[in-house]
Amino acid sequence: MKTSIIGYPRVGALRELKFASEKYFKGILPVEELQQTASQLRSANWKLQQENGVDFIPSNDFSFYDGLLDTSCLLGIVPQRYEALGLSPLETYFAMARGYQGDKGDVKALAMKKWFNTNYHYMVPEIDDTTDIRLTGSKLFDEFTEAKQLGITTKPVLIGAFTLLKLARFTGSKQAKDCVPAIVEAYKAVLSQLNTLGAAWFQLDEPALVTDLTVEDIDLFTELYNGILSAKGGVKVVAQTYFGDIRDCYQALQALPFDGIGIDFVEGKQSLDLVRKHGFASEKVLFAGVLNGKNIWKNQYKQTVALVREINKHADQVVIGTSCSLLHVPYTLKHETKLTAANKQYFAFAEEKLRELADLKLILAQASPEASTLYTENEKLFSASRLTNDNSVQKRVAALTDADFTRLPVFAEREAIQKAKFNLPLLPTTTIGSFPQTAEVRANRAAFKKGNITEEQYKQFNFDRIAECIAQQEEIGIDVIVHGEYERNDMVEYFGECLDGFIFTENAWVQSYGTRCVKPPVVWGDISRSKPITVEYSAFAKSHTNKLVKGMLTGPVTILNWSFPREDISLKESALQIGLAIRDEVLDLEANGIEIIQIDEAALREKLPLRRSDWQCEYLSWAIPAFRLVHSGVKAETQIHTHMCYSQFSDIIRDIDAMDADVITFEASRSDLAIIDTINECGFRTEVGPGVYDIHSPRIPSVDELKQGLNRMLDKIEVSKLWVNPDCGLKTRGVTETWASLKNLVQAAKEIRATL
Ligand SMILES: CN1c2c(nc(N)[nH]c2=O)NC[C@@H]1CNc1ccc(C(=O)N[C@@H](CCC(=O)N[C@@H](CCC(=O)N[C@@H](CCC(=O)O)C(=O)O)C(=O)O)C(=O)O)cc1
Ligand SMILES: N[C@@H](CCS)C(=O)O
Ligand SMILES: [Zn+2]
Repeated sequence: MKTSIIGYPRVGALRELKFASEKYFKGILPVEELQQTASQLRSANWKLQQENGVDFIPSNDFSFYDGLLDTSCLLGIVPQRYEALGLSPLETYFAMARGYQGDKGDVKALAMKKWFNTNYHYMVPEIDDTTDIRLTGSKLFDEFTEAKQLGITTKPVLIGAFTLLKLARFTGSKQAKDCVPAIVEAYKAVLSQLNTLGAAWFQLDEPALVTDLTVEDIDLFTELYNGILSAKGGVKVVAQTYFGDIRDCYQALQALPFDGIGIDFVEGKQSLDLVRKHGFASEKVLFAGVLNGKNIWKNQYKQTVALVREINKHADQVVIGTSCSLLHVPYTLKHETKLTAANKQYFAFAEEKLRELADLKLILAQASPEASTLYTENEKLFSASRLTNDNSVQKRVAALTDADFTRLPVFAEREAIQKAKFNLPLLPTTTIGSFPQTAEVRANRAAFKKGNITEEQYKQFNFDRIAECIAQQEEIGIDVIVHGEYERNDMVEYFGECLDGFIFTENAWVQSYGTRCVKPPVVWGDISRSKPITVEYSAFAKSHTNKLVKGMLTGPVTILNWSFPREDISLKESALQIGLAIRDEVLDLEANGIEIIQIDEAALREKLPLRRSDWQCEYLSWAIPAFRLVHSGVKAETQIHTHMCYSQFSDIIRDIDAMDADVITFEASRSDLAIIDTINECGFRTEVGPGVYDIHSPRIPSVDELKQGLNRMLDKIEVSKLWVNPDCGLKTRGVTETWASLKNLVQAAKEIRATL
């Protein structure tokens, strides 16, 4: 049995690419050295896979920023405004990724969106009527050749034509179907060149196939591939799907002349049934995703062997592999010096997953797999208890009743009480919580972690920053003040570190977008809070101002979605446990005089199932109550805010209202305020703060521009319900632009107030 990898992480085990890229952006690393770092990382990845006996090793899974952006650049999908800068190809690429401000012009970055149900973000391809789609780049071929020169024949990988068109933004009159002829020709040209280079296999990633498809979608897919596959020549083509099953197009895929189909048997609930029911074409290879590509837990060989046996009954040629690219897991356990051996023995990051695939290959080659030592050792691990239980937590969850999920009095009554108590002006101004995490703020934390400064010194530094931040918020006239979140490395990792039941790593970084990475904590056992987490920072902030201070927490769904979850209990159970822990924190903040508390649910939509039919039963039915549990115990006069970003909200707007927060702030400026229409149409009762400017850019919005945005909002939203705030937290922004932008925001709110 052969093994295949769909894609491998690329930031480097110690984030070498991130550091090199950021130095290059600052102009302190020559491009040649950046390229050299990239080349070393690629070569290390290929060699590691080779050493682990991987038969289908991917190339072109490397990216300086994002794989979909690479695909756009390969196929000439580069909007004119970037071409017009007259930069080098790599500089143009980074201008599309990050925006450009310099001698050659001033352009914003392409839009960025969440990659399916992951915490990875892609750059949205932008196609207008002048876009000349054709093969213009060479990265795919260069990296194939680079690996070949190392003696490794790889399987080049590219995002497929269907997924590319489904995720693209069409800014002119052309739609996806109008682009079919050009796209087909471009992919045919890719195949022709791969033939010339002697590639044996070519992987086209088509994750969009696991979403709900219409008849038109399937027609589009079929039309695209009838065209593209006519140029296969000697190259075998695999349509690689992941993140779910392909129930809507299983037979369409079988009917097309693909040489292989990649199917996810981990997240694909119906994958096995589809294969059982319809069989699998004997001339095609089934690339079976049987090893979880998203989790960090060791594979249970017993289950996987049984699964592969079952798949083998229905397909003649099976290759086993990961369920998706390993991009979504950290590199290796090798650099984890603080995890105990007892913890580590349960984990498999990317490198360890390669070992697991090699084990499975060996085990499956045995006449009686169950007798092999690799198999029995693995069984021994899984039959022992991990000792993760905390009975008091479990009892607390079991004792929850409907009343614990219901805040009283009802929204309208609370709203009146809070308006009378707070006496805020119309269009109150606030921010989302974090202020710039400057090099000094991070260096202070790094010094504390390394033991170079005491806890007292560490905290004092943060208290000083809070005091400064409050003074500046007061000076520019922000109505509801925050402390700035200086004590947090990340809005989720921080809470993971402060709660019992989580464990955390030193180097288990996962790329979130571009050079930005996150280090998700691991849910190890039952979760509880042994002591207050944020109270001293919020109380300190309150003691420094007469203005209202907003306490700042992360909600249970986001903590869970941005952690590596347990798999021995349900997500619902973990969410309720976290919900109870955060509820205790909410009540402590309230008891310490914090009258407004924001509970961020930035990632609420992230794990919404990709298929609409699963939304309620599998997710929203527990995710929304988990949030309600957190705040149902507060007094009527305590105002609960929540915040969401990076998401589409329209299709779950009623569920968002049902979270029963008093105020919600969310990302809106990049989606051209589309959400406002939805709010207007659906009778949304929660007060709202749609972001009036994009915090992902260093650009300073002018007062006029902000007023225009606010006036557009006022056309659709009652003035008594509208808050004024940026899109999201300011942690990635520079100090100067932050205060300049906020000053303009306050000025815009004041000028509009004066006209009301
Ligand atoms: C809102 N977003 C978030 C997502 N997921 C999360 N888990 N958290 C989020 O906030 N998903 C959607 C978006 C994605 N957005 C971002 C935005 C910004 C980052 C980011 O800045 N990441 C940082 C790492 C953050 C962090 O943990 N920093 C540590 C420092 C770690 C470090 O690099 N230390 C250095 C030494 C530092 C020094 O000496 O100054 C070292 O170890 O070498 C901290 O603050 O303590 C990044 O750099 O990528 C991510 C997602
Ligand atoms: N309170 C967080 C939310 C980010 S989504 C912040 O301001 O960074
Ligand atoms: Zn946000």
